[in-house]
Amino acid sequence: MIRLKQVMKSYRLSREHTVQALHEIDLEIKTGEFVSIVGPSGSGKSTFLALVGLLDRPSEGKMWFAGQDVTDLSDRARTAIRSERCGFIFQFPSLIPTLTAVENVVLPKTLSGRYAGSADLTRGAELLAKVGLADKTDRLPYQLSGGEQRRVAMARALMNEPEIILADEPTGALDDENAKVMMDVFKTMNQLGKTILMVTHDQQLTAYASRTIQIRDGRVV
Ligand SMILES: Nc1ncnc2c1ncn2[C@@H]1O[C@H](COP(=O)(O)OP(=O)(O)OP(=O)(O)O)[C@@H](O)[C@H]1O
Repeated sequence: MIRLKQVMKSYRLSREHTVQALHEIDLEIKTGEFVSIVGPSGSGKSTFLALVGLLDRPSEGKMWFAGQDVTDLSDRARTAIRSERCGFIFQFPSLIPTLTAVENVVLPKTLSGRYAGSADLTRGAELLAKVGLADKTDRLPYQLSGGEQRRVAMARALMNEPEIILADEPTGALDDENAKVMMDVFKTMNQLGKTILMVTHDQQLTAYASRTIQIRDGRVV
């Protein structure tokens, strides 16, 4: 599904200062794998996720997504892959405050230029049921708890039926019950063949994964 060859990522802060966030990453993630990514703060986990999800580009090296060399793709082509094939879940849910839960969930459809019709809204409601929010589809974000907002964001990430789900600290600062709902959905999605990449600080959550990648000082160890 994903292949990285000698990938490096540096951020230029000024003329003299560069941060080398990732060094010489050689890695393959196969379709259907559930990979957890662990490592100390600042080790490069989010940077790695951003590269794999085509949110950012490597400074050096080569990358393939589903067999396609994406190293030098245009921004437009990268955006198309991202919106059609990747689902993102971040620690901060970034819901639109003026849209209901279900309207937030169908947002990826609207953003890809299509009108969100009744079939989309039905699917959105089904996804909300999957994350335990069947009775809250018409609530606005402020009427939902933090954990519920995160579950809405999770349903939204599944709307376009992504092949790969990229999650950055998806359960960070959540209570056990909300965390379990999210992890069980990940497990089900993985059983349906989706590839999952999850950055976590929580060692317990790595038990859900079929493989754990450790990153330290920008290197896979
Ligand atoms: N946009 C950026 N500009 C400059 N430096 C950055 C940028 N993003 C990340 N960095 C730096 O790159 C390094 C890796 O950061 P990254 O966010 O990938 O770490 P992380 O392992 O996800 O950390 P955390 O667990 O704290 O979220 C850090 O030194 C960070 O300061």
